[in-house]
Amino acid sequence: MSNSWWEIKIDCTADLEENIFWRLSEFGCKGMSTQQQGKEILISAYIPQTQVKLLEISDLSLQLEDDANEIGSPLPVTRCNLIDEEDWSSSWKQHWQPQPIGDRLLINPAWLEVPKETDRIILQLDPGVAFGTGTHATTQLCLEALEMRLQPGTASTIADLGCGSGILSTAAFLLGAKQIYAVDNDPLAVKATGENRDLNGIPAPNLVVELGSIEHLRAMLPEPVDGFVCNILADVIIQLAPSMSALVKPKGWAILSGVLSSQVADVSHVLEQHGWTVGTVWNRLEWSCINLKYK
Ligand SMILES: C[S@@+](CC[C@H](N)C(=O)[O-])C[C@H]1O[C@@H](n2cnc3c(N)ncnc32)[C@H](O)[C@@H]1O
Repeated sequence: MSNSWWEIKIDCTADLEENIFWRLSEFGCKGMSTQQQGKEILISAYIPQTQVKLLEISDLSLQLEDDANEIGSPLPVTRCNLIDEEDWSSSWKQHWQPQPIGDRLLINPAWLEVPKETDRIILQLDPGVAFGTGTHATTQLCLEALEMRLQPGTASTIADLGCGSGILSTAAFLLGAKQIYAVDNDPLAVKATGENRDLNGIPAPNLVVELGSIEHLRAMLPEPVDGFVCNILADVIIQLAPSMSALVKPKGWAILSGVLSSQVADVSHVLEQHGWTVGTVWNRLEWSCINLKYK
């Protein structure tokens, strides 16, 4: 079968979500998503067949069990099967509907008709295999925080670290930002962001997206930006924290998510040591979004 993907499905308790997301992204998975199933959650993730062997997925599953054992959580159950790329695209697309977020945005799957009866700003999205459909709590929190920051007429400059599908960068432009710089260390995310920029008619010079992480992002900026958004996991945010202040102007702002509510104190502490002040913390499910100002 050409273009086959391993579909990895993990039934687990919500307290394991962050660790499992981290393990899966380290493993090289794309298109990770979470569905609530009663008290438990189902995490789905995809990785090209050519990239890993079944034995490696078994090792991953044992690793996830060890992690759960360590914190006394019920053991996650991992299943996997091979699917064709087209089957995957068509199956999940059926379940994804237009979604209003905050007061001003409507995320519309690119393959559906554009809704006419709405006064919301329509963001057309085809995430491909990149993270960021707008269904995850962390993406929603970042979108709502961007809406708060980008009042009409502010014409801000923005950086997006870990842009995934480009949903936050695209939203930032549609909400009034004039210039966005985005990076991701996954080439598929860079491709998806460029495609979603074009899909929404955003001129390429206004949303520049490149492969890389924070150092590359800093090198891309002609001058520090007004604010940046970063929806990656807490461990990565802590690791990148020392370099974050160089991205923004004095009194610049940051929106950080991908952080579990239980990790807010640790993440905030590290950022405060690097000159940031925590303004507000917004919570949804077990996730948080930290809004910060630089001195
Ligand atoms: C949780 S997704 C967020 C996607 C999108 N911004 C959103 O909010 O829905 C995190 C993204 O960060 C990227 N990423 C993870 N670590 C990174 C790093 N150190 N530098 C750049 N990108 C990174 C991943 O490839 C992934 O696309």
